[in-house]
Amino acid sequence: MEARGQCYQFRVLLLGDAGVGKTALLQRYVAGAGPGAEAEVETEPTVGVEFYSRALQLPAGPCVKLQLWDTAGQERFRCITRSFYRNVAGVLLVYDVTNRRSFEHIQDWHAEVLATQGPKVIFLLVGHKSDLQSSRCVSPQEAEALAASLGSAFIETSARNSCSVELAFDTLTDAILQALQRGDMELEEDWGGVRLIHKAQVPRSPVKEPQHPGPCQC
Ligand SMILES: Nc1nc2c(ncn2[C@@H]2O[C@H](COP(=O)(O)OP(=O)(O)OP(=O)(O)O)[C@@H](O)[C@H]2O)c(=O)[nH]1
Repeated sequence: MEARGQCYQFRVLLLGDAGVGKTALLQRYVAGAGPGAEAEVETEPTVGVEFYSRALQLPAGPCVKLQLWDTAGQERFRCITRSFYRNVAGVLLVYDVTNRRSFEHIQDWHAEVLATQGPKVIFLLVGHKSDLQSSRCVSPQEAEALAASLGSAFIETSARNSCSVELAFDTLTDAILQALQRGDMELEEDWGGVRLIHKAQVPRSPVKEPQHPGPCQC
């Protein structure tokens, strides 16, 4: 899988309505599980697209650098964010478990990406703000059914208490790797979703331990 001195780079996009918590989720993930990980994440509405990255050394696999693109959910930025759909290997489709409309819009976000990208992209459905149990208005069962219809996995997360944040990104990364191993996804010159880069270009970050899906204890 991994050429000597080289590392995979996967481009991943976060999509979803304004205010669902995409920036908070991403900032929590990029901060990692180290010191300060429990500190409150403060966000502002995203303008256009913002970029983050995190490197992973998977225990049983290659080194992967995730290039993470955070998009604005507001409609007025849509023509900018659309221009980023083409070059991604993975998309987190994020809704807020306390905001039913954001859940109902997931199919629109999914269709928009497919219309631009074709079938190559791997999706993960993310129900965010799982800490707000008392105001929940989307059940995990409904979301599971939607994920099945979209052919994706489903995970609930919270940036507030870090619940399943690492698991969400690990799951998407594994799914992209598996697609590469099966030959469903290929390295292509004119497509930047997956690239081989030199290890020297990868920032140092902690070795990640595998996480096992299971009920969230938050
Ligand atoms: N309770 C709770 N609130 C959250 C969580 N994640 C984000 N928020 C709050 O939700 C609001 C919106 O968060 P953002 O991360 O800016 O949302 P966004 O989806 O990036 O918004 P746009 O950039 O406008 O598309 C902020 O007030 C966050 O503090 C979470 O896990 N739990």
